Amino acid sequence: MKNNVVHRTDEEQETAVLVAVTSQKQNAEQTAEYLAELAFLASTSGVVTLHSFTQNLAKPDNKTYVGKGKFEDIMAYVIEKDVDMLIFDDDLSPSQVRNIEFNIQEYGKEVKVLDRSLLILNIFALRAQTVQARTQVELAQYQYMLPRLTRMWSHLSKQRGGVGMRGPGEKELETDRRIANDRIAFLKDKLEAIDKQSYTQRKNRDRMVRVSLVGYTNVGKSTLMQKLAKTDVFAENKLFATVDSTVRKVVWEGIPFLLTDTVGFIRKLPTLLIESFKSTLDEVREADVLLHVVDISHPNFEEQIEVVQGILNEMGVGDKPTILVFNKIDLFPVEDIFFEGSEVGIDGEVELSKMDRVTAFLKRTHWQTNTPKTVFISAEQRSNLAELRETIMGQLKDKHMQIFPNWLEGNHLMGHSDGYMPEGE
Ligand SMILES: Nc1nc2c(ncn2[C@@H]2O[C@H](COP(=O)(O)OP(=O)(O)OP(=O)(O)O)[C@@H](O)[C@H]2O)c(=O)[nH]1
Ligand SMILES: [Mg+2]
Repeated sequence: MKNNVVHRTDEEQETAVLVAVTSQKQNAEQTAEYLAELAFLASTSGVVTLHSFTQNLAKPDNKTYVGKGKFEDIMAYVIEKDVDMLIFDDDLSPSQVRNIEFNIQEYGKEVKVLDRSLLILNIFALRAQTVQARTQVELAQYQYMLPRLTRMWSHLSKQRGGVGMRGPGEKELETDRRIANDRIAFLKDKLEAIDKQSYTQRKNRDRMVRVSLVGYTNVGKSTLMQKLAKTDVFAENKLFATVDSTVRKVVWEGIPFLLTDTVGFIRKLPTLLIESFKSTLDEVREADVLLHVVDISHPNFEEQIEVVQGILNEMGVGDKPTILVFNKIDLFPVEDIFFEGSEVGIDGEVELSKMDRVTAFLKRTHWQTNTPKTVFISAEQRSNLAELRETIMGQLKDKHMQIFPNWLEGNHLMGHSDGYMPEGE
């Protein structure tokens, strides 16, 4: 179902300029990569990126993120092209937002100021389908907004009557803060009630092995879920296609298990979002096995693995049994492959398929490890899914035996005394 995607004509589409800083912590190459991701985030929320500006600084400026001269260049462009918003690649502090907005006012043009977190929050708000996800996003939005209201309030109270300043007065802002705080309290209560309900639901489900798909956004988790569980799950080439988690019961070789698709992770994921999505992420926390899906065609996939591993560690699940699933091998550049051995079969005729060659190559690289177990697949082309399935089965059987120690005996009665199970579903 793609009905939650906003389609607009070019004329109606909002436009943006992106701003990033190359610093001691972030080299030019990284900045370029982050900007590409930021532009992808912008387009996911229906915004067209016209240009990006970067500045080399020891670290982002405390007051205005970039220096004065750079800011003037940016604004000259914004005025010329009638740009709707500035999107900053790093999170802006409340005072940076305030200073930047104050500077913009001198140009007499309405320009929205966003940072990476706010953009991600907007996308989540657009995508959230269930009451739980919507509540979680709204809570994160209010929590993001609150300190900005507070600082702005203290700033405005000093600045009142200043030229061109048209903000709410002291009273109104106090009221706003009170409303925001009330709403936060209400949303927290609501989430707690939903949590209780879903906890009970989870407890009432049959005790089954739980397998959870995790990974960076857009790596192909939902696509793989579709192929493994033969279900229709919303997948598309946009960031955060999945915000709610989806659970499906799958039965393989007589073993039932629950397969969960989850929200994708991203670098600089707002902590507020991780916190408010705690209960969605409980699916991951309660999983017996994780399938960590990686997009091997992405230029930065190794960094993405680290980002995901970092978030999993933060969640306290970094040491769960994990299968590393390298996806999209169909996009792996075959011309880069030095192919040892024969491409020709014993009969001198059969050529190995492109996918077999890529797989053979990848299995000789350092990415091939046994702990965690590694599989190279293409979910879309269904390549090596049998091998993945076998690897998952290995873990499944172990876990299933822990839950149902008499399982093999039961099987024995059914005539499979050696624990061997016939192929097929
Ligand atoms: N070429 C290629 N594309 C793939 C493969 N698997 C998935 N894709 C594409 O990658 C894009 C993202 O796939 P999704 O399944 O939505 O990815 P996801 O990890 O669920 O993404 P989020 O829910 O946004 O975190 C889609 O355009 C898929 O068609 C693959 O094996 N090969
Ligand atoms: Mg998805």
